[in-house]
Amino acid sequence: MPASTPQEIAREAVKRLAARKLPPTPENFQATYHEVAGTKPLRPFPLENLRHIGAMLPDRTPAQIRFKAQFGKAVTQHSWEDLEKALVNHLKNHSTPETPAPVPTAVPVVEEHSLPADLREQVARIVNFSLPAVGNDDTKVVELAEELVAYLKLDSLHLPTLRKMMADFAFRLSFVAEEQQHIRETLLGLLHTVFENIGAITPENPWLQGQMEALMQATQPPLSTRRLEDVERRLKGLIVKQIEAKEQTLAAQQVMKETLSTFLQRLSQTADSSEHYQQQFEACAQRLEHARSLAEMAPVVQEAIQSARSLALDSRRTGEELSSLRQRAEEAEQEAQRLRDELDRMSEMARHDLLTGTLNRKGMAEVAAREMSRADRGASQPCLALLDIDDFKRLNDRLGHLKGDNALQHLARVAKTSLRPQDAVARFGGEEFVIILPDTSITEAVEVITRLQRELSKQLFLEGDEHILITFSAGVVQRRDGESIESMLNRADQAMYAAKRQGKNRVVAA
Ligand SMILES: Nc1nc2c(ncn2[C@@H]2O[C@H](COP(=O)(O)OP(=O)(O)OP(=O)(O)O)[C@@H](O)[C@H]2O)c(=O)[nH]1
Repeated sequence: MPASTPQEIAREAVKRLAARKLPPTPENFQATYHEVAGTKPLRPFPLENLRHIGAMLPDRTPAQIRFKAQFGKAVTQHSWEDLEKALVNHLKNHSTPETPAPVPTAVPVVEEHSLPADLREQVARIVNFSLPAVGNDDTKVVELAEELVAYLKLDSLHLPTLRKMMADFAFRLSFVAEEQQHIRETLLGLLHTVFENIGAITPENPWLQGQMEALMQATQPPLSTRRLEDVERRLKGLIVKQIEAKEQTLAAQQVMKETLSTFLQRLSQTADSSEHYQQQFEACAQRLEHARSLAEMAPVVQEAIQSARSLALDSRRTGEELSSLRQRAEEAEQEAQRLRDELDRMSEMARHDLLTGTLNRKGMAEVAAREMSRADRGASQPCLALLDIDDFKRLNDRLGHLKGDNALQHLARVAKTSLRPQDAVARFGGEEFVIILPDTSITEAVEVITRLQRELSKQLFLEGDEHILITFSAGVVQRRDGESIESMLNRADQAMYAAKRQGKNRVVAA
């Protein structure tokens, strides 16, 4: 009985291979299988050749990019059918010589049903929404957009015309978008140059340098509106503090100046008056020398005693004035010290995030460098955890950004109180935090971060009367020998994303 099921065919094929003493390679088995089944062997899919062709395809225009992607997908899926579809469509749409776009009002009938009204409206909205991002510099793209939107509003459409108009618009838009990206990067570069130069022209002012470095860090891409707002807030704070510090320093300087000048005045007065008394005593002494009787001496002695009394009085007054001056000088010195301490504290702020008070990226990089070099000198490798609050956008949308900020502060507070003093908490950006755990094994680090999750579920975020549970997903890694901070962050980021994919509110070690 001839083999009919795939199992029977396979069994028979194996028997024949054995009888013919052929090795059971995939090729021999495939050929014998088709022989038994009476079917034609399939030609192998020329994957490598097609991939090579795919790589050579041009990708300068949006249509070419689209076609290249469709081609690549069909090849990866070994689908002749999709390959054929992609080729035919592309040639149909792009091999005809360019025809001028017909005037929208003069269009003939058309496959109206193939583009439903709601889809048309969506396309028109996308086109309209894309315009503000493009700016007004390119009038051509605005013109194309207006024509396209007007055409989409017509009662009946000619699909090839629409396709052509959309391709023209997309083509132009791709250039404008590229230009906008370039402008953004150049502006950012300029901003960095300004920060760098302010820092460079005041090398003797480490506080200002620290502030500038923090601003440079905060303007690293990827940028978001919130990060830019943070930069703006930091700059404003910086300016206010500088003005305050400058005014206070000037006032303290003024007091010191006045005190010094009074002191010098008094000193010269003391010298003048002591010269005056010296002359008086000198005169008394001479008169005493020439006195021949007690009666002659008595008034001279009386005068000398009087002068001595006045001298003592003067000295006491001068002494009192000098001591009051010294007190004022001490007060001015204390004020100057207070200002120096304030500047030191502000310098500390350059390492801290203004909103949460945790370290910022710069502070985190410093702690990481310190722990890494400690590990390189023989201590155990530190662990690093990257935390990302779950569904924070939803929380922001529901309660507003200000309350969102409070939630970030709450998480930072709970983290700081529930971790060891040597663990460093840093806001890495947006709703992401980094925790550096020195002298901790990866198992312990996972336990610590899991404990923080439990702590957050105990200490709920209180908003009005509502208790809100904040959860986060975290990736935890331990440093490998010689590994850089960037690589650790990268691994932690991937682990954190794995935690998100697995359903959030969990810790994944990598
Ligand atoms: N209030 C506040 N919101 C911020 C701050 N920084 C970033 N955000 C917001 O955080 C949200 C992050 O949203 P997504 O990246 O979509 O992440 P998510 O909603 O937490 O979702 P998952 O990460 O997938 O759980 C965005 O809405 C940002 O605007 C900030 O400093 N304050």
